Amino acid sequence: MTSIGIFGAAGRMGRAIAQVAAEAGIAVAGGTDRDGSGELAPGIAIGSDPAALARESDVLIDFSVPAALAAHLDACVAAGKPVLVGTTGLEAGHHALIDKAAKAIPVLQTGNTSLGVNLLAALVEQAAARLGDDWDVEIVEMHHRHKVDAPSGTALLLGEAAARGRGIALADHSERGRDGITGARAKGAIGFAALRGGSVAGDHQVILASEGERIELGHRAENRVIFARGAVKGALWLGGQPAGRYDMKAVLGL
Ligand SMILES: NC(=O)C1=CN([C@@H]2O[C@H](COP(=O)(O)OP(=O)(O)OC[C@H]3O[C@@H](n4cnc5c(N)ncnc54)[C@H](OP(=O)(O)O)[C@@H]3O)[C@@H](O)[C@H]2O)C=CC1
Ligand SMILES: O=C(O)C1=N[C@H](C(=O)O)C[C@H](O)C1
Repeated sequence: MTSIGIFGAAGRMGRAIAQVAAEAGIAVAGGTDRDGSGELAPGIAIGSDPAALARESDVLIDFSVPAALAAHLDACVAAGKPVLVGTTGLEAGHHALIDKAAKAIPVLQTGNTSLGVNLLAALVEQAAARLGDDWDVEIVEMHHRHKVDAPSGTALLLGEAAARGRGIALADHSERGRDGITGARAKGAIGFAALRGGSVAGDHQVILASEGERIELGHRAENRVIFARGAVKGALWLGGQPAGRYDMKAVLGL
């Protein structure tokens, strides 16, 4: 039976993944955290050595922090084990590390593991492709008060989908963090706004606004179970793939 190892095991997502795996009868080999103390479940200790966890697991899931990504990828490459990266707040350097690791092992990276968000991304891509750049794209997200990165990984995933639909590079067209005298909106820009508060698991809205009409496409996560289920499904799928970089589309059949 495939066993899963969890980087960031003591966090909100780490614990949700362990619970979903346990309920589905999927083995959890163990987990790591910054400090490496406590238990993930009765008899499953949380350690601090990614290399040991990678050796002991069949497939790894990383929901931790960007600063730990390099060590997690190194551990998986050294052990020859696939890894699903759900951590957000990744920058260009992190994506380069993922591309490099994906030459040796299967790596699935995604800002959101849920079916609903990945279907939403497909709809956004289609809408952006059909509407043209006189329809302004704005992406609004809200998350719980503990979230440390913005825009969310999901907002960026949706922005990438809109950019793909338009045939442009998101990096050249994104407008983030508007404040003060910003000047008028650039034609063709993809805008982002982030709200933080309370216990919101994850709300995303993509607004396509034209002269006189607006289309709003959105998704609301009611809890973290949807992310945990998607992560476990993605990890099990990844175990059967050759080295390469993947996202959730193939896992979910989208
Ligand atoms: N792709 C997706 O579908 C989703 C992605 N996420 C993303 O997953 C990440 C985690 O989210 P969440 O669980 O809510 O956050 P938490 O802060 O609850 O958990 C992160 C965990 O990572 C641990 N950690 C910190 N440094 C290391 C390290 N060097 N090695 C191993 N573990 C470490 C933290 O430990 P400590 O507390 O001691 O610092 C903490 O337990 C975020 O980036 C979030 O945006 C979240 C939900 C869905
Ligand atoms: O930090 C979170 O909680 C979430 N992070 C992911 C993101 O940045 O999009 C996914 C989900 O929205 C919850």
